[in-house]
Amino acid sequence: MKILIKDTTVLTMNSEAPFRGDILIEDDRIADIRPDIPDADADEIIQGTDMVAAPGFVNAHQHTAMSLLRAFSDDLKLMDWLDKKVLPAEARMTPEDIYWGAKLSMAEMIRSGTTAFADMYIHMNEVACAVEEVGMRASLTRGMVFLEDDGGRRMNEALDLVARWNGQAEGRITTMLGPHSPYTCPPEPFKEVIALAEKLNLPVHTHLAETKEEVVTIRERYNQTPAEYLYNLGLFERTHVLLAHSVHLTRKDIGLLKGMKGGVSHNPVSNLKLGCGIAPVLGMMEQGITVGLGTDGAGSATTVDMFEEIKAATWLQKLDYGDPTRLPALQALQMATRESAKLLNLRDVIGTLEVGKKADLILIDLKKPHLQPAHNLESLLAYSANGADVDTTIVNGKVLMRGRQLLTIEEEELFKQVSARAKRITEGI
Ligand SMILES: N[C@@H](CCSC[C@H]1O[C@@H](n2cnc3c(=O)[nH]cnc32)[C@H](O)[C@@H]1O)C(=O)O
Ligand SMILES: [Zn+2]
Repeated sequence: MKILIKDTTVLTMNSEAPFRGDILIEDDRIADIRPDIPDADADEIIQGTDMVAAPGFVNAHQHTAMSLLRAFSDDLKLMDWLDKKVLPAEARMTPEDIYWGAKLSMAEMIRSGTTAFADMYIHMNEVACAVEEVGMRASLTRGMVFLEDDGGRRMNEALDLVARWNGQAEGRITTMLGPHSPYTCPPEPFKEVIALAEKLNLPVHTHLAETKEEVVTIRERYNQTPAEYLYNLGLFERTHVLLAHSVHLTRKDIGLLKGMKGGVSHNPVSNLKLGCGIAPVLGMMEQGITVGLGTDGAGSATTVDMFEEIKAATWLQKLDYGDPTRLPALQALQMATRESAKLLNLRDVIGTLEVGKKADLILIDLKKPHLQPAHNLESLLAYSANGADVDTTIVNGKVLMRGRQLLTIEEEELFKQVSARAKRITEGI
């Protein structure tokens, strides 16, 4: 199957300026990018005039099925939010609920230009089924809290997910191991997970230093910072690591992360809304640490539109430094694509538009008042565009949305399922 995108503006997300050209997709890969590729080479032609072709966004930190809890418990402190609202609701979620919640989130992601995501949650087998069916790319993790005594069950579920799904769905699904955080995973089980990750050559996905309270708790328990806690467990030298948040890091903490494989998912909307603080994004980047972008779950962030994260990320650094030259538009866009792809351990697979990479890309419609005139494309996309400007979404060479019509998700049935299930899950909480 060959798809030809004709006469479009190509934004590769590498350093070159946007240019006019055609993009030829052959099966699951980008086969050619240049002006005037002959129509005869294609089975299907997509006219790209007045559109920008860019790599799809990579959401580096999601709890996908938390879409079921969207707008259910806002304007609360993180620990109240988690303990009083989220955890009791999650305890009621059945595997089938998770399947529909994951689908709801995927509908939103495809509509707003995200082609891949990293998800840490529960009942991940059902998320995998939904990913396989819908056609997105995902790195899936069974999140594990080890405060109660059935840690063994959680580990078994995590390993079962890996055995069943790693490399499945035409290679669109990969897996990680997910000890939830320093404050929910004591040293012994955490070390066990690290040893397994090393043995099975799997990355680790965890939360780090999201709140000041976490810093206090880890100081009280272990007389360390959260970053020191993970460092002293040997995490950073043993395997590829995806750290969500990393808001409260000292200079010394940043030094401990330096040289790590993987990096940090910055989730600015969730951090802003929960009042957590501003992550030292530029400080980490100066030390060569990869920093990508994620949304966190819709339960906290409310939306999983990556355009919102791009705006929030750049504005926060400008504000933090009192300097509008910090984190310019292209760099923020690269965080959402190329850098996040590195966090998912997919550096050579997705994240930029390059011949040979997988065909995960989007077309953004510029014929909108808020995207005219086109003085500077990167500025328009970073500072003005939103998810509804995405016209077409392609993953692994397959069109998942065309002209804003979803092709692999039936939305009427989806909304019916989700509203009934969300009501049951949250009743009385
Ligand atoms: N409690 C589960 C597994 C945790 S999955 C990941 C967890 O992270 C939770 N979560 C979502 N957003 C955040 C956040 O911002 N900080 C901390 N945890 C979060 C989410 O609600 C979910 O419970 C168990 O061991 O069975
Ligand atoms: Zn999270």
